Amino acid sequence: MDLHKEDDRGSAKQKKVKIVFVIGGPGSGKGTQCKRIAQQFGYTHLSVGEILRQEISSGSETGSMIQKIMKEGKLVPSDVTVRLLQQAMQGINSDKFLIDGFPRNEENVKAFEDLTKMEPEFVLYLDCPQDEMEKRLLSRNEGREDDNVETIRKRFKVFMESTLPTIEYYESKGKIRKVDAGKSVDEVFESIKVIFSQGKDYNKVPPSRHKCKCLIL
Ligand SMILES: Nc1ncnc2c1ncn2[C@@H]1O[C@H](COP(=O)(O)OP(=O)(O)O)[C@@H](O)[C@H]1O
Ligand SMILES: Nc1ccn([C@@H]2O[C@H](COP(=O)(O)OP(=O)(O)O)[C@@H](O)[C@H]2O)c(=O)n1
Ligand SMILES: [Mg+2]
Repeated sequence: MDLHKEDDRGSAKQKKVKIVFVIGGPGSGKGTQCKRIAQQFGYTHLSVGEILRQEISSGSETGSMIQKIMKEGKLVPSDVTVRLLQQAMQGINSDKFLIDGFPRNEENVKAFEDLTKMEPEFVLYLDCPQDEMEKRLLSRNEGREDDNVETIRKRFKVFMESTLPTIEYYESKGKIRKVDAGKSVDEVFESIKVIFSQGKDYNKVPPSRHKCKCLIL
């Protein structure tokens, strides 16, 4: 994928596309905060969950496979997810992408790195207590098939088992920017604004203080 764009004069000099991943448990407020970040900081917001739900709506065979997996609270195979994400990015003329709900496991990370040869500038981690996330999901009212107690609990398990290791991986690279997402929408956004305003050195977790026991990429 060539996501490197020419500069304004159309010369061969390449302009780098900036990517920020936004991760956090189900109901931590990723979609809510991404809308605000996109508006205030000029990012293009892409929700990977939305991209997958659009594929379901298209009625394709891939869509029905995705639907079954989502209903179970499991993760869609990374080759499918990253291909759809890549297509969405290529269809938009932007040099700043906010990618919501990605990566969710080691396979997502590897597929993205292999296919795009790109790395995120940083990874915003919305850290929220589970009981608060459950409460939010049960009153989300978006008609989602996966917002029921049974599937929500499975999604929490997937988050703990598969997504947390990716957070450790990015911590080891000094790329995690963590915020307390258990507060009000406005309070969370205040913390996020500081991160996006101050650039990559804010709230950096020194890599040496964290062991990365899990990811061999
Ligand atoms: N800080 C917050 N406090 C209370 N409710 C919130 C907060 N952030 C989001 N919500 C609500 O919780 C639900 C889940 O938020 P959403 O942004 O969809 O989370 P995610 O994309 O991480 O699953 C939505 O109904 C949203 O309006
Ligand atoms: N990288 C991703 C993102 C979402 N998904 C699937 O899509 C579902 C919904 O993702 P989402 O990001 O819209 O969910 P929320 O965390 O926003 O509630 C997940 O539970 C997975 O089944 C995936 O498999 N891989
Ligand atoms: Mg969401």
